[in-house]
Amino acid sequence: MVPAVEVRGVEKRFGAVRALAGIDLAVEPGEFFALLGPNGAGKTTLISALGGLARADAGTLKVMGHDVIADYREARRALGIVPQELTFDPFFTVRETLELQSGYFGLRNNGAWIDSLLERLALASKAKANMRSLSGGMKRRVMVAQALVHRPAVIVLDEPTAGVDVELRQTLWEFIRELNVAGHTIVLTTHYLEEAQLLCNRIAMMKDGRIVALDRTAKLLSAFSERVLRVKLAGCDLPASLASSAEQKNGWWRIPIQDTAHVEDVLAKLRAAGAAVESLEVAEPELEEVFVKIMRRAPEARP
Ligand SMILES: Nc1ncnc2c1ncn2[C@@H]1O[C@H](COP(=O)(O)OP(=O)(O)OP(=O)(O)O)[C@@H](O)[C@H]1O
Repeated sequence: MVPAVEVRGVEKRFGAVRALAGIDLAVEPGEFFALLGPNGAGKTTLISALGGLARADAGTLKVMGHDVIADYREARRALGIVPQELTFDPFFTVRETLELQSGYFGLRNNGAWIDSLLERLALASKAKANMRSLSGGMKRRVMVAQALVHRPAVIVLDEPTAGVDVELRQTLWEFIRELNVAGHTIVLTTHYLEEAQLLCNRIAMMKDGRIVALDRTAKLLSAFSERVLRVKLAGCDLPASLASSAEQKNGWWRIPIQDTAHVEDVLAKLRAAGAAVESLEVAEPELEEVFVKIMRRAPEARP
């Protein structure tokens, strides 16, 4: 099967900074893929290279088998990018913006799909509003609609939910999920790690222009994060029988647990020691913990 996105040996320098220091990556058709990393890791540079907006110094990038330089038009047609920065022409209305974008792809009778995008992104009432009159969150919705006018096979979202309210965030993910189920490949960058954990089946983590982790979400979680029992005690110490595996954080004890029987065992030990439990909860593995661990252990590589 031809990968939806294929990146081989890609390097990019900005003066002394190696923004991309040799990236190899293949995203399969139909995946919901996350590209994560701290500020400056190189995510946006990689997306720009994929969209043909920045030229890589070395390596090749393909979208649905089309080289982004040699087959620029086909590659661009297969790709929809929601950029991180809000760029728009202030003199057009929302609908005109989407019609203009359709025109770039030679799509004339695209009205029904534009209507559907406006509806799904809660923009229908703003169709005739001027772009400059929209709030930041609304402008971002238009960016999403703009990236989808030509129904691209691969949809890349560069921090699409930055500055977006909770309701739209949910509306947006519902829509993107549907597109994914319908067969579109999704590549997402976000600093909201719980979104990536919930949505993405595979995750790449970048640091200093390199990929430092790449695996299925479930595998990363089980390898780097554990289920813990969080316990708050009412003015007493943790019994010595539990203290060896536990650690204290913000007034809570964190006790790693393997299964439900283990929870019962911990509770029995607390009861036997006469410890008064104020609050109790089981915390599932979290991507944030995985991310912090991977970033800490990954070597500094720049410049
Ligand atoms: N046009 C440019 N000129 C000079 N340096 C640049 C340019 N674009 C990016 N860089 C540098 O390349 C590195 C990677 O930046 P990039 O924007 O790709 O990171 P990112 O992972 O997208 O970060 P963020 O999470 O903040 O969006 C950074 O050190 C950045 O300062």
